[in-house]
Amino acid sequence: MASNQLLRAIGDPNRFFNAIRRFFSHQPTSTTPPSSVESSPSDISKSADKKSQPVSSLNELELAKFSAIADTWWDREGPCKPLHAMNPTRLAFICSTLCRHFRKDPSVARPFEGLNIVDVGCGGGILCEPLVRMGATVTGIDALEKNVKIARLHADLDPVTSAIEYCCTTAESLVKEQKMFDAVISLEVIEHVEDPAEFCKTLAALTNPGGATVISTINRSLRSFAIAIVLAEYLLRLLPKGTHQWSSFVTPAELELMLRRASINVQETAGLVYNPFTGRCSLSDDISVNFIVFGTENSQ
Ligand SMILES: C[S@@+](CC[C@H](N)C(=O)[O-])C[C@H]1O[C@@H](n2cnc3c(N)ncnc32)[C@H](O)[C@@H]1O
Ligand SMILES: [Mg+2]
Repeated sequence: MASNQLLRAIGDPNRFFNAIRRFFSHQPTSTTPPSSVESSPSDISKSADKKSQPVSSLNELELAKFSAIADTWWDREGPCKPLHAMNPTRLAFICSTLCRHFRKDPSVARPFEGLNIVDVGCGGGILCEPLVRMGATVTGIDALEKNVKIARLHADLDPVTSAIEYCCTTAESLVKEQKMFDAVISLEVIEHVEDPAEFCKTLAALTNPGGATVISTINRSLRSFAIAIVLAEYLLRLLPKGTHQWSSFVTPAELELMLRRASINVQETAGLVYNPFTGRCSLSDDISVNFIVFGTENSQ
């Protein structure tokens, strides 16, 4: 009987992976958020207003996970450790691609001078701060008010970063306000939104004609299940259990197609290889786990 169930589960990767996840977490179902990432409804009620959005990117279950860890954004040894470790590497990719596209000199101190950039799902501002230091005019938005408050407090510690504009809102709300940017960046967010294809269209609508879009996320592969979920969440406990749903990951080909349908042509894709044992991250051709894409708006 048990072997029949196992065979049926192996025939369906999602069921197979959920069975393994339940084994590690001792959870009855995979859709219930584990207690380590649960949050009170009052935290979630402070997220950007869902009802006013025609096509909302908000997934309240996903937002609850971020609400639970909101105080830890700037703790480099906490749940955001991998994001801090990946930051210099993803910035190197952003710097080289944006400088090439906008004909900026990457060797100067403020290469992004004159560029208007939005960081969608900015969290505590880990990316916004270096972007503003590199000369960009930066808007950071996040669906959770807690995150925006923490980002604001941290940015105000320094006169340069205090120029960042933070707002608790969604990308779709910015579209309704007819806001547009030279570059639209959204790192490690798409795997947490309600509808990734709609989200790509929204990011494209925020991108100026001829502008650029940068997205990073996690591939839906066997390796990402082993590394980003089993190793990172259950064995090394770098992230709270249940942070990621393997079935919500998108492959590089799927992301490229969703962006193409939104008039964004992917020009460059790179792997972000994070070694959880050394804490080091590097750019690589290996896109089997974390990857980052740079695309350009081509509606003209
Ligand atoms: C993994 S964190 C990434 C934070 C930041 N982009 C970084 O990489 O340092 C995902 C963030 O996206 C936010 N988020 C999730 N869904 C969102 C949505 N639909 N609109 C805006 N922000 C969202 C969460 O609140 C959280 O701060
Ligand atoms: Mg994620």
